[in-house]
Amino acid sequence: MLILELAESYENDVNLKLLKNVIPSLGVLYNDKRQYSTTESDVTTPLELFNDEEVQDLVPRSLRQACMPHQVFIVHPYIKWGPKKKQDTSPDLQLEEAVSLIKTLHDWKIVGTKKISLLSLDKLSLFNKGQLETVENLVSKNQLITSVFINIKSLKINQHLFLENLLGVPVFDRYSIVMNIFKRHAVTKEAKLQVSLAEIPFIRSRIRGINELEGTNFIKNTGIGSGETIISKRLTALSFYEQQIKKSIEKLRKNRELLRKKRRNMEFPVVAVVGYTNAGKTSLIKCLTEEEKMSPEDKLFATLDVTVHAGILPCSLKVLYVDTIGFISDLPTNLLEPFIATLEDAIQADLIIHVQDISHPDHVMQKSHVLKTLESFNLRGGLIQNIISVGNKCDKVPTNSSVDNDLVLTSCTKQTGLKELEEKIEKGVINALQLQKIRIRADLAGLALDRVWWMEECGHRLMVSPSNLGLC
Ligand SMILES: Nc1nc2c(ncn2[C@@H]2O[C@H](COP(=O)(O)OP(=O)(O)OP(=O)(O)O)[C@@H](O)[C@H]2O)c(=O)[nH]1
Repeated sequence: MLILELAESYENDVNLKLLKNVIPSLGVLYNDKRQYSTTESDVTTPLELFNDEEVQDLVPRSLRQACMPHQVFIVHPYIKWGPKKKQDTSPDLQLEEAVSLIKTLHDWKIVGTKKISLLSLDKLSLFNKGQLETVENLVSKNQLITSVFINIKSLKINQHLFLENLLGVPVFDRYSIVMNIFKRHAVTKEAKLQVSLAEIPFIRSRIRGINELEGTNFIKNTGIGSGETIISKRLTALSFYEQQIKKSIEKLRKNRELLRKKRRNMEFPVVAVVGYTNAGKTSLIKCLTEEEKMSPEDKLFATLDVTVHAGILPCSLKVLYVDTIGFISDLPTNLLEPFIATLEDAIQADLIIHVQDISHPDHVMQKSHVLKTLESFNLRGGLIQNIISVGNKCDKVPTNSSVDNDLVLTSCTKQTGLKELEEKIEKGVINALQLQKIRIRADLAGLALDRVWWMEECGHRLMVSPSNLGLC
């Protein structure tokens, strides 16, 4: 394809009309602000909402408890030494992230926090005797506490039951907290179904685990999971619902594929915007598209659905920006799998922008987590190598701070760095799609149009863009 830029001294509308009349086959790209969105407006049922007693019975109490308002005490266990110690972050920063996760739940309150160093996360009681006593004392003495959040990926079932028995309040891990956030933020049919799908491995492991622990000190006479027949019935029912959900997601995915093909046929380059949660992806797209309707929020996982927004590059070429779900570290893979599938699908784009919050104290860890996850995707060649890295929220860092040279520094609140970024996106798109940009200074009604005809005859695919008199 070829981008032609004509001299900039002609009056836009006249030229546009002319071009539209003369070369209808070129397909005029209007500078409209239409939103091409895959968002579904109707809402359907996640697993919890299946109107069926059998399935209602499968959802464990702990998942329901996580969806209620709580006054929570946060405990952050971390490995102090050895190969399992986290290298690219610190316990303080991780505790800060745990606080942000809870703050995202608007009806939850944080009553207190505590960091506890461990040698491993595998112990049945998780903590040693002294640490357990400390936590137990803290919880029993503070009547405000209605639950405890242990900030690790996921608790094993026996650890979970042990801690709940000991502390006498519901205990949550990152899995249940993030699941709760996902449930609240899932707007579209697909996101809701994905949340349900993400819940299933947890429910399955619960059914199996409770069966194994039945009759032990952890579970006495619950009667909820005993007996091979009951267990296998529950597992079969769960698999049935899992299949139903997968089928529905597959249907929606096919629709999305159709939409994508449609977009491709319209020849709009697609730019996927990815990044750690809360880095400013939605804000940046809003700046690049001036789409008033978009509403960035200061909460984690504000965006669970893939949405597409049209923007115009400096050369007047229209591009579609894809807003994606944010990344976060330390989550069980089975929770993220359904979302990753959508993400992987969404970023089969022509170009990727990686938005980083450079004001965040854990910025280095966030960046490497996103890049590692992207590398694990099955993306087409060149896409990762050509990522545009954006250092957002630069208004929040001192001007003399050292930052990577390859970052385009932006501030969405102060609207800075956007022009430079758009130029970089334009270059990236032109490279990725092997476009050519040619500037012709000529009278539009005469020579220029002859050339356009000639180029089309030579087999070039051309598009016309009205806004700065460019043909592209
Ligand atoms: N100071 C400052 N705040 C910003 C900037 N960009 C975004 N924010 C704020 O950061 C918060 C998160 O912004 P979003 O655009 O929702 O971030 P996101 O990456 O889309 O978030 P998720 O959907 O949760 O992954 C909002 O409160 C924004 O107003 C910036 O350049 N400077």
